[in-house]
Amino acid sequence: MSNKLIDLVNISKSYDGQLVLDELNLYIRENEFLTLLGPSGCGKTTTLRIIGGFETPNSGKVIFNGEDITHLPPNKRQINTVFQKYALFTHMSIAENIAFGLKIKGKSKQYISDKIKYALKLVNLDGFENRSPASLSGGQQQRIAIARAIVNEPKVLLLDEPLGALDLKLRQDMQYELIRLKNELGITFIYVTHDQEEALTMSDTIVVMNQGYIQQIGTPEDIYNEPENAFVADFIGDSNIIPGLMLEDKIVQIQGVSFPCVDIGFGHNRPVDVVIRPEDVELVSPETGTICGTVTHLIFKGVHYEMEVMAAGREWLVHSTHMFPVGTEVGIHVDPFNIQIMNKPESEDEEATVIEE
Ligand SMILES: Nc1ncnc2c1ncn2[C@@H]1O[C@H](COP(=O)(O)OP(=O)(O)OP(=O)(O)O)[C@@H](O)[C@H]1O
Repeated sequence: MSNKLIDLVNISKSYDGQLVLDELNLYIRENEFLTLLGPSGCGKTTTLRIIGGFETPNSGKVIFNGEDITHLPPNKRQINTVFQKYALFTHMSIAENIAFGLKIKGKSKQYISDKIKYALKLVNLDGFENRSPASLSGGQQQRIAIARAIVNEPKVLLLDEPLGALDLKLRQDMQYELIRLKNELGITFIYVTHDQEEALTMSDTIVVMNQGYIQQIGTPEDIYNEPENAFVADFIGDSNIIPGLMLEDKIVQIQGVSFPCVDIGFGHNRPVDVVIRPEDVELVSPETGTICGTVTHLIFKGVHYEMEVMAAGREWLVHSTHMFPVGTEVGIHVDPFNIQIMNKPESEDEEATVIEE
């Protein structure tokens, strides 16, 4: 496991008396692709700006390679930022755009021209030196913005929704480009997005945030397969989130029906949230299912069918490669390993009641 490169220690930030980050603790390792993921306004950009030096926290420290850089200005940090708006200088050529920062630093002509060549090759735009920004597509402009950042040889690249303005296909292509770039450069990427698919595709580590708090830190697999709370489960992919009651270890009651599960240690007769991914709901014959229901909606999604099944008094979201027409009587089966049990927030406890079978 690589070394810690950046350590955010007890970072709090408020604007106009409004707390935006509350005692946030997070470390980022060398060569990691770490993504801050969360809904609009949750504090992702503020966290990134604090790392980049564009904001100062009200309390807490930013440690870089063991050194306190909390009050160091952005240009003194070995950290560069790529924003969603590429902010290229329109009156300059691509080469001049990339050279801009290096000229200010007083680098030699030869050094600058070598760097421009290297950076353009890295972003797959060899030969674009004399083009103007206006003649480039959105994706190409974004690559130039990245080239401009990497010629400074930063140890860390901060990317704030850099693909937000691109269309879906281009965004997906650029996601792979960014992974390749990160691997070739061998540097740390800290990426901000509210797009969960983007986060799952690219990251080594995902930090899920909500309202200034970290909800969960983990690999994409951890976050998707073992969400720690209903917020994470709901935010990452589609989920059936159902109030349940832990009857005993390995038995949870959902909608009045007992389902075997693998979770233990929740306490008996304890209200819980049960999370089941739509692809983990198996549709079987009514006789063999744990509960029976009727298909009420069907949509073809390309790789799978999305269905809704009314069973035991609620709609179940189901993804399946098999098609069951609306009106089909089906049974629902869920493998015990695919039933995630979560503690309910305290305030919701009183809502749960035992449903007699
Ligand atoms: N300079 C500022 N002055 C006042 N309030 C601010 C400032 N910057 C951010 N905020 C507020 O802080 C909160 C967090 O903002 P932030 O930009 O970090 O969220 P975000 O998660 O990046 O959201 P988005 O995805 O919409 O960019 C928001 O409520 C925002 O309005």
